[in-house]
Amino acid sequence: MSEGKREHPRLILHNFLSLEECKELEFIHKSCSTVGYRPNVFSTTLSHLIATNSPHLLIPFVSIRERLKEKMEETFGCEFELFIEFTGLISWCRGASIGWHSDDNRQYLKQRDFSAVCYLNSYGKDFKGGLFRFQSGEPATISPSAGDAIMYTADDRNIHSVDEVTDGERLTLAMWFTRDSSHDEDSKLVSRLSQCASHEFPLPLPASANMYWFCPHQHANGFDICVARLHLLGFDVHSLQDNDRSLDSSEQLVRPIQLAKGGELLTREFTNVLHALQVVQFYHWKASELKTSKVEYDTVEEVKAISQPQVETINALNAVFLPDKSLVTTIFGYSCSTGEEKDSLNLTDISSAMITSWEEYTCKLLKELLSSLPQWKTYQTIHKVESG
Ligand SMILES: O=C(O)CCC(=O)C(=O)O
Ligand SMILES: [Fe+2]
Repeated sequence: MSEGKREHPRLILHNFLSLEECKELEFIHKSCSTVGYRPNVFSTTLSHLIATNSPHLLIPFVSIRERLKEKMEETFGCEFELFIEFTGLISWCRGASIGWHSDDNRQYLKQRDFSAVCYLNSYGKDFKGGLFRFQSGEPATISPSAGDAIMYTADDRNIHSVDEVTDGERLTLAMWFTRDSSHDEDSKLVSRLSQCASHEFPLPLPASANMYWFCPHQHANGFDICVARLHLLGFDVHSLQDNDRSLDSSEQLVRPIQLAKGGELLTREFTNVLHALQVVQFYHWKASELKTSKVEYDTVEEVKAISQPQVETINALNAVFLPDKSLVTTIFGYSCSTGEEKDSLNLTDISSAMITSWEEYTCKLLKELLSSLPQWKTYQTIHKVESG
């Protein structure tokens, strides 16, 4: 290593992830995230995916984690020494930032030896602000670009910051690595998976409502991030329990719901809001592919005009879960693309063919999870298991 590299051990990798990998992780984050640990930050951890009955969504992380760990060990000369301490998808929305710090700067973070951040979307194209800066050494500034990754030591040789995001949603995969086996994330995840992974089709199960409730500092109104993400793609939620007055409004989202858009209602019922969100985000991810493959839609039975009482139910739900729609656009929206996203998906597209495609994707991941789990248990690590 040259003198400069020894003082500030770090590595920048361009196109470490493929754009398809970035899109898949974005789909997972936009369907599963919760409010995060800092203002205007949202996160999806692997243990949260397990806890909300979506353990199959760990599969897209497996080879990425493995590649990052190998690259980290090779770069910093610590082959076979590292354990992954934490893996999470983090999004930084308008107003989010972090000042100068090293990643091991708290007593409870001392086990962290190395950090990796993979950028899943791009500065300028998807968000503004959010540049990453190292306090000293080269490169000094990193402009996030989808697929790029940075690796650095978690100590004070790599003090860094993130500029405030001023528009859009900046998305990353953040990972920390440790030499201390007692902080190994894999063994904890494997033991949770052993308790919960089943052969049943995994329908998402929402966590407690407060984990989805975003309330900006000093702001009276907040919103539910699942309803908000549906709203950003132009969908409203219709509850099927509006006659049951005994229900607390927060319970409406964990029971069957329908989706509405532009004066029409999809008759299909989703088990809960997370189920609807996962299907809609899947479609958003796959929209171009599915449209070009010209699936024949059987929409006659599936979409009906909205009735007045249904409009009232939708408005009542919005009053509780999205009292300030402009706040949603402020936090999650990107002014350079406003409107486009909303118009890109039709209600009729969320039809049988599309839902079948989401179910096939889910089943494929579940199958891979179930066939990998015995080996994961044996070795207490999450790694790629060749099938067949
Ligand atoms: O997102 C980034 O670029 C870095 C985030 C960071 O510094 C942190 O979470 O500690
Ligand atoms: Fe950091």
